[in-house]
Amino acid sequence: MNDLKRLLHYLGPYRKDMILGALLVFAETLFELIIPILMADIIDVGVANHDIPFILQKGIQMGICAILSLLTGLLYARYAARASYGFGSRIREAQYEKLQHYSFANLDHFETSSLVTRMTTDVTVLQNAINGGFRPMARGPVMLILGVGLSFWMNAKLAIVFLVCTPILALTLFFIVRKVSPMYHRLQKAMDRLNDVVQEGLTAIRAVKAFVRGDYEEEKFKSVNDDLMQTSQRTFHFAVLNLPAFQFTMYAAAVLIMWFGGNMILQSQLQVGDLTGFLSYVLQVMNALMMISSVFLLLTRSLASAKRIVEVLDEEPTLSSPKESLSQVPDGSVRFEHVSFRYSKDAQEDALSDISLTIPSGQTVGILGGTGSAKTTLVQLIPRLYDATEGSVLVGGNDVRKYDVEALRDAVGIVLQKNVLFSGTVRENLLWGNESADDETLWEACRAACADEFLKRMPKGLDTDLGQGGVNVSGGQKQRLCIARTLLKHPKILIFDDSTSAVDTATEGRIRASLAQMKDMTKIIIAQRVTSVMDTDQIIILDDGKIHAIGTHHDLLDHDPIYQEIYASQMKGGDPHGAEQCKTS
Ligand SMILES: Nc1ncnc2c1ncn2[C@@H]1O[C@H](COP(=O)(O)OP(=O)(O)OP(=O)(O)O)[C@@H](O)[C@H]1O
Repeated sequence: MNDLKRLLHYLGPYRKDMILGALLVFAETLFELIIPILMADIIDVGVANHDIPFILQKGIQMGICAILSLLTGLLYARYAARASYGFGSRIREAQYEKLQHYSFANLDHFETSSLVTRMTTDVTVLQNAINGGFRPMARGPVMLILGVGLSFWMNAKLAIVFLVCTPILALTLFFIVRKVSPMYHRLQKAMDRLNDVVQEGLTAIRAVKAFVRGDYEEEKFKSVNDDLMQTSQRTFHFAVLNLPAFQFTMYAAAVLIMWFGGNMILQSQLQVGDLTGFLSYVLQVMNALMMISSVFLLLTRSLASAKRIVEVLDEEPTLSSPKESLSQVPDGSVRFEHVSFRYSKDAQEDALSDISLTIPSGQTVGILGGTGSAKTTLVQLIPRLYDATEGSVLVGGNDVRKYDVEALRDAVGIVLQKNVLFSGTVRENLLWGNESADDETLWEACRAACADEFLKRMPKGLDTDLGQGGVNVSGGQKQRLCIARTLLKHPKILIFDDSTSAVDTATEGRIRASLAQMKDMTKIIIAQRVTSVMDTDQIIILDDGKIHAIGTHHDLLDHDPIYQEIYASQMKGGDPHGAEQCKTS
């Protein structure tokens, strides 16, 4: 409940709409409640005395009440729509803004698909609860109190008969809410799983086709889809019990009232019109109760969604800038002092243990190591994509935790292993690196990254539209565009995480030659090929999260048997990428 209360503050700007909406619903309810009184008058006075003008007069009054009730209802719908959709939009904005401040460690806590569901389906559930629930919530209690009051005013004995029936309803509602509440949690989780499978299946659809795994993926989809269907069916099977329970009670109450009321008419204690009017109130009160119970069900579902939304909003950022942060990185030097790192508290072992190394500003360093030896993990600590669990990482002589995070990341350009381009033109993608770059600067960066030749062959050049995620460019072209984008940042430290794996060796050589011109930049190059790093100032060999050796190509070739083995195997043409050979133990 607290989660929902917290989210209601996003309704703040729509307070006026909600108040106006509530007043309109109140007015609508009053107009509806006047109708049975007029109806009773028509039967008891107009029909009994054959008084046509009286019947007409009351009929017109009934018509006016009905029209006013319709108009207030329509006007209410406008305010409710504005408040509920505005509320949903503000929550989505808050979630999206929060996500922008998530560190990699925060992102590791949630599946991407779960975040998507939390930002879409869960918000829609809350939005619908406001849109669909506000009217019955405002109308139900008014109708209930006035309806019961007026029915007592009409005939107290009959009102007691009617009230005796209501505990059945309360019990049914209690049973349904208790049963359904945990089911809604399961339902949202089943929705997460479905989104997960759909997202993964669509992202990897080319691989699925290439491996002819369509049947397997279909089976996987069918299983989560069936699970969602069954969970939904079970949940709504209970939720809809609400309606028959109400109908049963309503008819039972109507029969009892007709029986008692009929007897009272026979004993001249009641008039036919009063009985008809009374029955209208019974229907209205029942309706009010039905509305209140539907609000309870909406609320139960909303609580599950509110909890999931608040989890996203309350996720404690694992990285933040200190209050008095450094806004300038003085130089591109990097030092690791006894650094250990573990991805999560639950992880079995450290990904990096006791790493100490020094990279002077302007040096070029190569990192070699087998798959999973923690090369990527190591470099991710430099721009604080993660924070070291133990020890310190220093950039420009200062602990990275002392910098303003944005200033630090501005000084570090990292070309990720998994390249990401966005839909849009080449120019739009490149400008990510430097928003104010002119065409000449863009082409210069493309030249350094060897991306100029293929771009010039494209009829639209920099204005070439990249399909979703750059599907219409090759892997190597994509890598070169990502390099150009990072070079445009003019970072003090440039990190290549296996960023030239998809380009041919001649092109890679040309990229290395242009990087060599950028003397003031510290360059850290993770590679699988010895040739990619042999002319660097020092090579770090990682093994299983530890430093196995550090030295120049010649030092290592002279003294390190593992490096000698990697070199020999790659130079002989064994495995040109040498990934497995780099595994040193
Ligand atoms: N987000 C993560 N959460 C938990 N463990 C992770 C995460 N990313 C990597 N790891 C684990 O940390 C270890 C080091 O991974 P890392 O990606 O740094 O290796 P790598 O040397 O860069 O591998 P490769 O050459 O295959 O890219 C691996 O055991 C990996 O499973």
